[in-house]
Amino acid sequence: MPFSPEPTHSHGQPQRTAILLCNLGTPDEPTPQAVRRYLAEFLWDRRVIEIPRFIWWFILHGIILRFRPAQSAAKYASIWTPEGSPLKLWTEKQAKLLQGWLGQRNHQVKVRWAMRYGSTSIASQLDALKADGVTRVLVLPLYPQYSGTSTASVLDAVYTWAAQTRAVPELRFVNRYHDHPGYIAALASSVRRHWKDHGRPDQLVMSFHGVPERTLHLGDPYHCECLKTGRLLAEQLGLTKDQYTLTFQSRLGRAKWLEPYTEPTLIAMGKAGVQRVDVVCPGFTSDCLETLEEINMEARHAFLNAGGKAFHYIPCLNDDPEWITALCQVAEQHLSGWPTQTAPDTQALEASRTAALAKGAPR
Ligand SMILES: C=CC1=C(C)c2cc3[nH]c(cc4nc(cc5[nH]c(cc1n2)c(C)c5CCC(=O)O)C(CCC(=O)O)=C4C)c(C)c3C=C
Ligand SMILES: [Fe+2]
Ligand SMILES: [Fe+2]
Repeated sequence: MPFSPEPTHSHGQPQRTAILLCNLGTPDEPTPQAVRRYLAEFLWDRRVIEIPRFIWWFILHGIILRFRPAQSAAKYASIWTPEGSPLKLWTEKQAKLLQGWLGQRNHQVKVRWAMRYGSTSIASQLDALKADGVTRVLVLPLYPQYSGTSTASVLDAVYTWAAQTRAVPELRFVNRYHDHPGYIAALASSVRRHWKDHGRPDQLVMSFHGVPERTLHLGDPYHCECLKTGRLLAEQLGLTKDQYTLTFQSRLGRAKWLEPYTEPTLIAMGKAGVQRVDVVCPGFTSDCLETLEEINMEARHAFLNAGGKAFHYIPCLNDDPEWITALCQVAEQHLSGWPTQTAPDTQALEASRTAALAKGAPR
């Protein structure tokens, strides 16, 4: 007879799979206090700011967190909705829609969402999934292009949670889908829809979030993946090279970031007599501060002030059905081939662990 100290542990159960959609995060409220809390966590991430910690601590706490929260809070207030931050609302909606679509396709998969910074945290969602008996998790960052600053930071949060967890579920990660045909087709349809109603621009500007240029030289594939997304989108739309421009936005600090920069490019276009630009932000799957405020307000103003006549912002994919279909395909491709052997009974294991801890067992 094999030794079995706790018979319930040896009974297997079917695997229970979950998808965790991960996005960047956003403040809880558009107030300086809430933005300060959010930025303090975000900008302390070594994946985001690579400056040595002791120097960065003084810059962050001595300068940035004194002034930026109030400025950023005012910007957040300008895009806030009665239900909260757009980024959170779209992410939540995407999770709900993906759950529905996977359900229709007969997948017994739970879909949850989490934020890398702020709430709801990745660790708390993974804890909740485990408590629900989930044994396998597909982590799907809502960033189509891989960047060390964004995607890898989500992976860090998952690994950090796993490093503190005894019975770790099976984990799979989606690192990128920048060239997924469904994602490109959804982007192209959104642009075509806009053009059907409003006609075509002189220039289509594809604006991606920037990162420091040194990350490109250090082997981060982000720049190449943005360029590939841009090229594929242009091909789908039948654009020639002189009909579109790919730019990078949201530079922070004085270091060189990926170029060309969005706003200076738009100003140069306005000055050069370009009458109408349409701006699309393919790297953002949800509308957020960076698209609604920085592009649709600040960049619009800059272009029109420089002599441009018309500025059209094409919204992010948000809850677009074609995008949700693409997300569903990306998820299915990564879920396929996951062996179906029985899983441990996580709920029994969890109950056993809780009981042992209550009896004073060391962690
Ligand atoms: C799409 C991918 C993103 C990458 C890559 C990225 C890199 C990156 N970002 C900062 C600094 C800031 N980003 C901010 C907002 C923000 N960034 C992304 C996405 C990426 N960032 C999103 C979706 C958002 C919007 C969040 C929202 O709540 O709507 C901000 C905060 C806003 C502000 O105070 O201006 C900062 C700061 C760096 C430094 C970086 C790479 C090094
Ligand atoms: Fe950012
Ligand atoms: Fe910004």
